[in-house]
Amino acid sequence: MRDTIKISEVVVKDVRFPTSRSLDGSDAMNPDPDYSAAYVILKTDHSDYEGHGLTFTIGRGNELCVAAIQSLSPLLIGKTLESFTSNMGDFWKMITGDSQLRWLGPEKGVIHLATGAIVNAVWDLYAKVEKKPLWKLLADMTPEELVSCIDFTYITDAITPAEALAMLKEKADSKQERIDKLKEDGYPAYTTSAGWLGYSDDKMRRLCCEAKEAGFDHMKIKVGSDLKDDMRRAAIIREEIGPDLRLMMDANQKWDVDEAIANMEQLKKFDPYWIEEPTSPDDILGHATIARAIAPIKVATGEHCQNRVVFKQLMQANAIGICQIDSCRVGGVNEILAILLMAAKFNIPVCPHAGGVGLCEYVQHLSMIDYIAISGSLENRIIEYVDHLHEHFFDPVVIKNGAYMPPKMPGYSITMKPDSLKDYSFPDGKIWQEEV
Ligand SMILES: C[C@H](O)[C@@H](O)[C@@H](O)[C@H](O)C(=O)O
Ligand SMILES: [Mg+2]
Repeated sequence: MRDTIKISEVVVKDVRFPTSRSLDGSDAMNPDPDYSAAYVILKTDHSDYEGHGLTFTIGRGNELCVAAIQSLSPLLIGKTLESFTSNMGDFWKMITGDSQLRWLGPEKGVIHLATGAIVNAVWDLYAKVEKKPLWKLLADMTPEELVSCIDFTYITDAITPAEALAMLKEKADSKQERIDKLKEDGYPAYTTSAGWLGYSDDKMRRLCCEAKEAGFDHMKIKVGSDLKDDMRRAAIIREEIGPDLRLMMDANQKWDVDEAIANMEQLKKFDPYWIEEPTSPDDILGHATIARAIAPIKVATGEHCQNRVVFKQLMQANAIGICQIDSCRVGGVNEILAILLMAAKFNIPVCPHAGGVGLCEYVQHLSMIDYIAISGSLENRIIEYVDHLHEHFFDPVVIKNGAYMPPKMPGYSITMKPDSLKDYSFPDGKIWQEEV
């Protein structure tokens, strides 16, 4: 039996990377993101163990997430890890259900981004103490244990605990086969690195070639600026990647519903596999209208989908063909499990949103548990990959032949190097001081 581990302190840091200088990550809605993290460290009374987590923002306002994490911190301090892990579902309800903080959401916006950081830090600590990478910690849980991590409040009209249990039991006996396959071939990925909106045509062409050589057979470009420009860039990419590779498009919420339909009518000649975030992330019926009008092109969304309830409605309304979970937009691992189960029930492939800072490190675990224990399928499932900022992590993603290889180190792969935390700390870090 391991010792009891008590959370003694919650340290929160504002860390920002000046990615806007090179226009990495630029899109039609967000032309100059500075990839940032509201970063949390759970210190414990055991010097060997710390839990790390982050929530992702694109710069200004990161300080609001830091403050929200600080507001949630008293819910953790002085408690033992075991008091949480003995019933992870209750732990999650405790964090999201504080009788006064809940008013700030509920379960959306800054307070929910903060929840994502805190909840993920607890899972990171749990996995480190169990000496397993997070995906393996989850894979080793029984169906009953996995179900007990989930708050089914507001989603029982789509999936009940009993249904979830039956689904997980059906996959339980064959988990090891899928673990073996992941260790052999990895989990397929697609790249967005070539198609940022601010990149020049030449840079786009060069990055397309490099991505093809690295084994990627799916690529995503940004659209949603001027339609003529979108058409020109799509033509260039198609020319570079040829007719066989899959091309995805991402409008980052730029269009109204009718505009999305009209623009896709033009862009369909480049054979897009999906259009991502065609309109407001809150417009469920709008997504459904677009999906009906542009089929068989799929509608994808999720990076701004605030919680499991909105995902549920998108699925119930046949509004999405691809579910793009985001590891820290919703309330961390527990809520992700609920969304993965609903997606499996509605037979909608999950292709997580990644990139940013640390999102690739996070979501690989989530897609892997989806494959191992929940959907059991890789069909039409790919994880986003973006080639930025991995050097700041202790356990960065490993991509081989266009696929994510299963992480081996204990934890949730999100621990940043101390020098990175220091140098990029905002506004006092070396990098930000240099600019002034
Ligand atoms: C501002 C960001 O880079 C977004 O453009 C990015 O998250 C994007 O929507 C994506 O799908 O990767
Ligand atoms: Mg996107």
